[in-house]
Amino acid sequence: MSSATASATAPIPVTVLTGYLGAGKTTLLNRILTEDHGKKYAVIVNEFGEVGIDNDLVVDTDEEVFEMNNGCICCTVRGDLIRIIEGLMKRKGSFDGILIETTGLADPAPVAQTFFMDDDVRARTRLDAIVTVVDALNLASRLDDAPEAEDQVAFADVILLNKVDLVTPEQLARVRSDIRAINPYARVIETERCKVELGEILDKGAFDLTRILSVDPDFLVDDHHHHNEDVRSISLKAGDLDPEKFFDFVNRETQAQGPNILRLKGILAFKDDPDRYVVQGVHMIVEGDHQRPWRADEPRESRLVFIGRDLDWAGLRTGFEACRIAA
Ligand SMILES: Nc1nc2c(ncn2[C@@H]2O[C@H](COP(=O)(O)OP(=O)(O)OP(=O)(O)O)[C@@H](O)[C@H]2O)c(=O)[nH]1
Repeated sequence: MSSATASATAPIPVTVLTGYLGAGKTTLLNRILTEDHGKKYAVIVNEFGEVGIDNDLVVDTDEEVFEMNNGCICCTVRGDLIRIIEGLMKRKGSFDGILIETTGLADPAPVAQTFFMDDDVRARTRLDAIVTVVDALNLASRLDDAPEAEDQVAFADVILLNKVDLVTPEQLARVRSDIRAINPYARVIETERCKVELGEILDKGAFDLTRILSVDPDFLVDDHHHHNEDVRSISLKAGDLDPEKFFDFVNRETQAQGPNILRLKGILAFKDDPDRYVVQGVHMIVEGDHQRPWRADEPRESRLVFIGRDLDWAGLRTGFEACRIAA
């Protein structure tokens, strides 16, 4: 077989990026998309919540980004995932790999299963690695209350132990031992803002079916997972907002409800501000920054999503509405 034929028939490597809400998956994806590695990736992003925001947080890129917002990648949209991959396979040669960013609430096992269960997909792709991003500050609490967080660690081939800047050396040692207790095999790399040599995580051939079968003997049988139904989201929309009122609102809510706010993210139009403003939070830690000017062809629309447990949903809605600029 000539090498040209070999490359035309070689299976395309697929990397699954997973990790709990707010751990740093998009930060890692943006790093992969902006670094000068000379490769071209097709990107599939799945998110939780009706208002699509993640796609807007992925850097502008030449790569093609497919968004899947109609449900969770690990259950309802698996058919969509297969269709997207089959579509990509028809254009083989135009990219070097596929990156899939799952929602923070996804169980990575059914996503990985897709690459073994569907004959067409199995023949043309190769699951290269499941890369799990872990939030060093919050993992311990999530292991107590979120089974998905544990699954994500258990199935990982590579773990980015991220946000090391937010913890003490003692906390870091504790998280490392929590991870080791669940998954002694994965390579663990400590990072701040997911800064990692991409060669450490991409095209490693790290996925090991034998190990996965030891974690989940039914891996190749069917999917029988459930979601944590307590976690819900609210998607809020408005036109221009008053920035002062908005920051008061977010500070107030994160102080009052922070432990239950697993994630907040939004793209906002502030009165008299030509730039889009991005706000992001995980529990009590909130960050915000201008992103880029609003384009003439896009409506100035504010979108904000809260994901959490037992939140005062009505209070969030009224608080947000009160930040609107009267028309
Ligand atoms: N202090 C600190 N903040 C970080 C680090 N990595 C990411 N962040 C911040 O954490 C927040 C969440 O990061 P994302 O990359 O959006 O997380 P994600 O896993 O994609 O979030 P979801 O898609 O909502 O599950 C953002 O505000 C990031 O700027 C880090 O190493 N240290």
